[in-house]
Amino acid sequence: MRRQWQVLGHTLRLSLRADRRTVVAIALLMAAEAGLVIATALSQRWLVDTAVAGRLAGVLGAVALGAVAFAVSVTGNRMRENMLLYLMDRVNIAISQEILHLDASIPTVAHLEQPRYLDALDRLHRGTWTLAALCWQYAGTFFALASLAASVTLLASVDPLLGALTLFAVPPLLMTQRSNRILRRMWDDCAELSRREWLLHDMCTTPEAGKELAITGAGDVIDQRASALCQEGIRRESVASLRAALWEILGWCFYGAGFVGILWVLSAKVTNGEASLGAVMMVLVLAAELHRQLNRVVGEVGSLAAAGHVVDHYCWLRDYARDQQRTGAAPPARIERGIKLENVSFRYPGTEVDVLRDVSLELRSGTVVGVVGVNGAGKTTLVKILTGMYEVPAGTVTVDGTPLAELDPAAWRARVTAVFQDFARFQLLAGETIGVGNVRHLHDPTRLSQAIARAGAGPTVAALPDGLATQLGPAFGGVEPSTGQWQRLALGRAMMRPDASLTVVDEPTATLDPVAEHELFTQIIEEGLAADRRDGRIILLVSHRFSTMRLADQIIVLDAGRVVECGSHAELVRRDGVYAELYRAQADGYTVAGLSGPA
Ligand SMILES: Nc1ncnc2c1ncn2[C@@H]1O[C@H](COP(=O)(O)OP(=O)(O)OP(=O)(O)O)[C@@H](O)[C@H]1O
Repeated sequence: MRRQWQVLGHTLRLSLRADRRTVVAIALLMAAEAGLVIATALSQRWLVDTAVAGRLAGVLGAVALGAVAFAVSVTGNRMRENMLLYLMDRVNIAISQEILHLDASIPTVAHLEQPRYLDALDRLHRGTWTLAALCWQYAGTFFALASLAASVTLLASVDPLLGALTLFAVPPLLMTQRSNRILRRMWDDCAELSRREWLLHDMCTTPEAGKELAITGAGDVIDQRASALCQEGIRRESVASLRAALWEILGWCFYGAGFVGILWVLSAKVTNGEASLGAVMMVLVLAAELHRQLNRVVGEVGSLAAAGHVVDHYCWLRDYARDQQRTGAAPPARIERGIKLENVSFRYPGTEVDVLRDVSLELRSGTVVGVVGVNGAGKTTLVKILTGMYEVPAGTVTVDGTPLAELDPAAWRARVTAVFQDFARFQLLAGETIGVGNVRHLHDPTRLSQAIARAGAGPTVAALPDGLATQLGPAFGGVEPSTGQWQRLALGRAMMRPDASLTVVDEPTATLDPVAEHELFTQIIEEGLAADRRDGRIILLVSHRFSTMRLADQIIVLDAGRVVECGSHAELVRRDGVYAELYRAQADGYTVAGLSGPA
């Protein structure tokens, strides 16, 4: 509950920051609306009693009060809703930004593979409006309860038994809360289902998958899977909705009994001549309005409980992000000795198998290190660990003797640059697609042209209709580069940090022929290497092509998550082990294909 108050305070501050005057206006309108029922009931009692007594001034006063109540009811509601929409829109944006910021502040990427995290994020993204409305739900609940309490007091003023009969309004409140709990549990249970369904739908709508699905005709299979998930979601929702509705109906049956009781007591008082005509009028108005007031209270309390659920997810994400925060020592500006892995074992979150086992190796400063191995050997996983995307549960990774876990994660990532085989296709202007590799120099033309030159992306940029100012991505009316051109742009992005301590090039060149790849890697290494060696920089190349590996000072051979060999190309060929075997197999392949081979 304390956390709910904290979040309430936070959303109120956001609302006040967004527009203080609108906040005050909405609060005043809410208060006025809450008094409507009472004003209407009192004006009718006053009108009838003064009319029966023949007091003109009283009649006029009652008519004026009724007119004001009517005017507020006609205009107030619409004005309040419009102002609320405007305000919540702004608060909603602020909360969405906060959530994105929290998400981005988590240093590793392990959370993106945890269903608990993804479900919470999904529920939060859908619930930002609820958070934006939180303080108004509290205000609405307060005013609805105040209005209800005033009605009960007025009824009790006519006869205490009438006030007591309003206790029958309590069961619907409790039972509606129960039904809301049933619905919320169902939404939580269905969160993963709907996430999986959306993923499948997304799969069918991306251009990459679209091509394959069109050829294979597998769209129907995926569609059936998505439909099955959808059906299951609908089934669970129907069952839960039915149970929830039954509880609510039971609650309102109690209310009905109370209402009948009020009419019974009233008719007895009229028969005995104990109630004035005005009092009868007032009780009838209040008794009829009680239903609406109660509905309002039930609705507000229900929304508040639902909001509490979103608040729980919000607090969970906030705490999780905070727990993951690590500050630490600044990484060395220049790596003197190197990066060392000692007995590192690693498995992905939620899996049972180690994909790196007892790995020990050293990336010496000022060297080019190659990593080879068959598919699934663990090359990319090694890269992810070195770039700080995952922490290792067993073994240590040290940078010049300081554990990577003790370095400030953001500062370490700022010293690293990487291009991956599954590079991102940022649909921005071409210059921005490259420039985001180093946001501090996003629009720096010198940096951009150097990065483009290092990545060999000059011809790609030149082929774009507006060069660096070309919008990429047909979804935004822009140009769709070929896969190879996207790769060049991604490489350019990685080259925006020429002074990085660690440069990782993880097979980004699948669409290049071996000669082009060799030229590119030679260019990356030789153009930058003089400075790289002097400044202790490390270049890590992951490739299946041995022509590329020959450029490395040291080659690490991974097999099923273990380092099986390590040495220079010449040493490994002489050793005649796994590397030599893979090398010969590729050389034979080239010979068979009539190419010059990796040597
Ligand atoms: N996010 C992940 N969650 C669970 N398992 C993963 C994940 N990423 C990779 N793996 C598993 O880890 C193992 C090593 O994968 P990795 O991508 O490191 O291999 P690789 O040597 O880079 O392969 P390739 O040459 O095909 O790119 C594989 O068995 C793979 O299935």
